[in-house]
Amino acid sequence: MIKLHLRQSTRSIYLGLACLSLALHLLLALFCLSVLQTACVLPTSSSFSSSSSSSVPRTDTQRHQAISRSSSSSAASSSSSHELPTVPQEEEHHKLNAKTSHPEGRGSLNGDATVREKKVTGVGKVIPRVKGCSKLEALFEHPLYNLPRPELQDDDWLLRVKTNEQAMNSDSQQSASQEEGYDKVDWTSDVETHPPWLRFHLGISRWELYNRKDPNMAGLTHYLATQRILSAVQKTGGTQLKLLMSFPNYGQALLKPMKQARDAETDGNLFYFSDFERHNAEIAAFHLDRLLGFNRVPPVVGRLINVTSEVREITTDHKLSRTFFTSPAGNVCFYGQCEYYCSLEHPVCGQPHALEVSLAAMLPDLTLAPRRSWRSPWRRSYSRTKLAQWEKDPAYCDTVKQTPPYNHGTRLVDLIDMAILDFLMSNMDRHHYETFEKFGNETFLLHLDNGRAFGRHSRDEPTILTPLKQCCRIRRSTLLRLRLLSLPAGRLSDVMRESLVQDPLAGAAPLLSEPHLSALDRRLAAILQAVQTCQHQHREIIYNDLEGYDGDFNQQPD
Ligand SMILES: Nc1ncnc2c1ncn2[C@@H]1O[C@H](COP(=O)(O)OP(=O)(O)OP(=O)(O)O)[C@@H](O)[C@H]1O
Ligand SMILES: [Mn+2]
Repeated sequence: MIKLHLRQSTRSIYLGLACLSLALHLLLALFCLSVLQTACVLPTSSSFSSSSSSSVPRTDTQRHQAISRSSSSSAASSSSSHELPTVPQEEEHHKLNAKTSHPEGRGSLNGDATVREKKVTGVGKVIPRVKGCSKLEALFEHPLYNLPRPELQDDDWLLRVKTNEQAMNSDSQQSASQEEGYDKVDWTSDVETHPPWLRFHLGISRWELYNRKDPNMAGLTHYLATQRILSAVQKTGGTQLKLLMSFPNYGQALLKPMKQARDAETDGNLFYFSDFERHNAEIAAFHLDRLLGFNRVPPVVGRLINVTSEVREITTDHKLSRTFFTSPAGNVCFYGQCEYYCSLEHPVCGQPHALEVSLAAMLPDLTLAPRRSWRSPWRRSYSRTKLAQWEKDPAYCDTVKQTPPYNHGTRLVDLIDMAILDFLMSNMDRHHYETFEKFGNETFLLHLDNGRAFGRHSRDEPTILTPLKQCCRIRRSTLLRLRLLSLPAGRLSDVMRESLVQDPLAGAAPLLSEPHLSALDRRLAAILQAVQTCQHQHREIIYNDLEGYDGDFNQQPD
């Protein structure tokens, strides 16, 4: 009897313990879920509202000839601006190629980042995503990445489409010449008939090369990654081998081949001007520049090409085709003609035909949109022995600040933005930069040619930050974005890793190795430290480009 009673009470103790353990597990699970969900929420502003309208060029077009520089106010048909709808990002992804509008979506602060499970990549692939949050999406939803753009006037667009009348006139002058192999041009005034490269050109404005939220961006990267290659010739200018690739609908891309394994570090005994160009550096630079909110690097994608069928067999460039050979290992190689590394000793080789390359969207032709090249005031000496003036004179910036165009407008802080980008990716090769002539001095700087970036991860190159250190000036929006990227929820290495996964070549191997990614965080901390040092020494270091914006960040201390 006593035994039975004992057994019963033991059973109820066990039952109680089981219930307790179940309840504890449930609690734990709930706690984990809430932590996971909040892990990628960035500090945001609830008061921020980014409702805005932007004007877009309407397009009445007949291929390239129909595009003109947008300087006149004559084209009535293209001057209409319209309120743009707020397109939820989910929808945006599915509406690729739907319209060349620039939806300035109202930034949902942390919203649906946790529910999306699939993501359309640059090549249109749908990759499964672990249910949870995306730091990248949360970052891009932050108000600092959704600042209302100033309304753009006619003259703020680089190109515009000719009016029907103008197009008719030039059409009657030109013969209907259809070059061999190219598609027949059947673009109409309907933007949906425009190829992605044309939409990209028509979207270039005074303040940025592209709008991150333009649905055409995904279409453009997909286009570069998949279009049939019609021709490949060497591109002149610059010192290293690069090819100009053409597509059947008149789009073009600048190709840089893979020269180094991803994890190879530049030999410390090489000067910066002797370093190889890296295809993955061009790709990574595009992603980094976009993450900094600059949008000043032409879109770049990685692609695996067949050197035999997509270069050797189709090229009309005899100088190039003469340099093809089969290596002792049985791979198809070539070296082209250029100043540096175009020799049998430095071949570019397929495996045996497959070669990784970067393809950058070409900017509009110089005849349509001339550019001006500017020598950087902080240009290196490009000599083994000489120092540049800025290396000898700590007060060098005082002179620069008084010299046009750096004495007016945003040019100096633009240059400092560029130095920040270059320091992060350790690019010492920024001897010149370019701007679109049409916009005069009131415009953004193009960040072209990033091939020598990401050469070394184990060292930082402090001299790249000299413009910031000597001038002690920084754009407010840049500083605030850098701070955001230094927080765990928006950590630069994490968002960069996530961004680079979208590239088609990421399937082969990560485009930047982990040591390169962590170098980004280390260098970001060094930039913020440099700003702090400036703040101890100077009074006016912030260039407030956020004046008049209504956002929580306006209450943040500088
Ligand atoms: N996406 C682009 N669209 C149009 N032109 C471009 C583009 N990228 C670069 N260029 C032009 O081609 C020129 C050479 O390109 P790039 O600077 O990348 O070559 P490089 O061999 O690395 O040059 P360098 O030896 O001077 O470093 C640039 O100065 C620029 O004017
Ligand atoms: Mn270069």
